[in-house]
Amino acid sequence: MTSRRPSPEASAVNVGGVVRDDTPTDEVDRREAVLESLAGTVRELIDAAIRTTVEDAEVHRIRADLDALVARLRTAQLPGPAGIRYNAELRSWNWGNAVMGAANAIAPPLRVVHGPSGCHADLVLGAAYEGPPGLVHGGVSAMLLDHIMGETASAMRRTAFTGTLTMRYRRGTPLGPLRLEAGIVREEGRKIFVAGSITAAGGVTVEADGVFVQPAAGTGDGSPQQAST
Ligand SMILES: CCCCCCCC(=O)SCCNC(=O)CCNC(=O)[C@H](O)C(C)(C)COP(=O)(O)OP(=O)(O)OC[C@H]1O[C@@H](n2cnc3c(N)ncnc32)[C@H](O)[C@@H]1OP(=O)(O)O
Repeated sequence: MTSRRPSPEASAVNVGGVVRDDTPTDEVDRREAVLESLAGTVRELIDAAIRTTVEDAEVHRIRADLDALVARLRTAQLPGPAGIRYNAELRSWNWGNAVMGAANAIAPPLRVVHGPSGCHADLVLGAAYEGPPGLVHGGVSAMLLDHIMGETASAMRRTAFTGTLTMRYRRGTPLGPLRLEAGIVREEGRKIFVAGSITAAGGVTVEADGVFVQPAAGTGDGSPQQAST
């Protein structure tokens, strides 16, 4: 997952919804690997549940087993969503994020790569992301582009919220391997204009334009609010 770097000036326990948590980095890394492993298996479970053709009685037995596992996980839970946390070493983590949370099995396994002219990510979407038959759901495409374009706008150093996101679905996006790309087009004051696209084997399937806005209260480099939203 993307590791964000809050400001060295950050000292408050909870700034802009980002929580200071002084778990040592090696412990965060260890726990993240454990939860990521669990999420991978749950992701497999989702795909298997969608595509299973086992008989009804077997489905009922599997469900009972799963109910027992859920009860075990519920014996120790956070009181609400995972949020964004960072420690004194400026390691940050947002394990519940909808697009790239390490502990979130619903999140596609997205790894954003930052380059000199923008960001890209390669990923494979399976049956859990289907909209039209064999094609990616349009809302999933928008979610993915929103995220990578937001990361591009933030450039890992500033807060930038999605203000307006315009999608052009040029053709169906097939399930399977995809590439996301995004780059900054221009900036005007607190507004950052970003272009993004999804490319499949046959070429570009979706293009997007976005206006990302640095909120008045969160403008400036290094704020602890810069973690992924
Ligand atoms: C690493 C991070 C990856 C994150 C990827 C995911 C990104 C997300 O999904 S963020 C979640 C979805 N977005 C939101 O929840 C945002 C909700 N909206 C807001 O918080 C505010 O409306 C916000 C921050 C967009 C703008 O608020 P504010 O700072 O008060 O703006 P305001 O002072 O009115 O306007 C500033 C400028 O932006 C423009 N602007 C304001 N809102 C919008 C908008 N929605 N669309 C386009 N432009 C806008 C204004 O016209 C103004 O332009 P100009 O300076 O030329 O007059």
